[in-house]
Amino acid sequence: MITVENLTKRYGGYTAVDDVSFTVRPGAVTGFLGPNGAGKSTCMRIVCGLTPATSGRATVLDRPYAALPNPGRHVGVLLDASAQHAGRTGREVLTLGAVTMGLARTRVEELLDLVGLTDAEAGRRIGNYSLGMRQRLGIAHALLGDPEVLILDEPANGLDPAGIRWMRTLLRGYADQGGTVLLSSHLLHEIEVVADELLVIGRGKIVARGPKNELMQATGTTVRSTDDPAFERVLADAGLQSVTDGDGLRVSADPAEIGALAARHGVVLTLLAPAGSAGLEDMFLRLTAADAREEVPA
Ligand SMILES: Nc1ncnc2c1ncn2[C@@H]1O[C@H](COP(=O)(O)OP(=O)(O)OP(=O)(O)O)[C@@H](O)[C@H]1O
Repeated sequence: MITVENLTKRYGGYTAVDDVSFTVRPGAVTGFLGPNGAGKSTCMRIVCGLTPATSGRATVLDRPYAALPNPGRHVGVLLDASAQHAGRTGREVLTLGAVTMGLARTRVEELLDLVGLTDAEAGRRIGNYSLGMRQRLGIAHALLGDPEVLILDEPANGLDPAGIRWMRTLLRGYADQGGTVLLSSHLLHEIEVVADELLVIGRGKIVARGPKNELMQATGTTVRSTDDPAFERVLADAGLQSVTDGDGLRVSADPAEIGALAARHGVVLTLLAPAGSAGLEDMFLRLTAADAREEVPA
């Protein structure tokens, strides 16, 4: 469990994190989403005791991170895959971690195997690693002490599609066994497949949170008919707002209500489905628009 209470971080006159509170529960993957500069890394750094908060409190397993005995045995952290010493080999980094945490050295080979770093790669200096290899090494380092909690900042950065799928499977298995996962990304698609819970941050404030399925249901329905302009009028007469998107009309009502309306008016529907991902993406872009670098069309 991770608990954040009224966390604020100011850099001079700039408020990077603004009175943020949330909990991250065990047995689930919590996706921490927000555009560039929204405050995700700052929150995670505060949780891990690397950046002092201006005010508020963060605990992991009911204690401030710094108060955890042998923290690597409880919390696996990957904040910046490139932060490792470039002159060390991957195997050296993991061995150092294992020794510091009091683990058997065999754990190093287990983890190299788990993250798919070959013997030759493990013996190469990190300065010569690709970003994807650094992420794999970072994930291995986070998992080394068999922790109950994982805090991963943009771990999918630099991973190829097979690597991203591998990581999702790994996190799913970890959470299903009772682990707590806080996983950040600025890309909804990267997170929505694996996350059970979503936490959306914009301009340092939490702008949406909740179980992914509930948030998805709340984003409406996509519908297509043999005559969309006519059906749009039917919807408007029923007081339902609709917007045109690439797949048809997006309507803020559930599929059963829209289907019944179409049946009453003899409209032939060719598509009737929860807006799902597209709706969630719209919501994400809308809620964080003030923080985004690009303008979001209304
Ligand atoms: N040490 C610092 N000094 C001054 N400003 C900082 C510092 N660290 C972060 N910031 C600012 O705080 C804001 C939040 O940054 P943060 O790195 O937490 O965002 P993020 O959501 O992780 O973004 P990204 O997706 O780009 O990694 C940004 O405007 C950033 O410039």
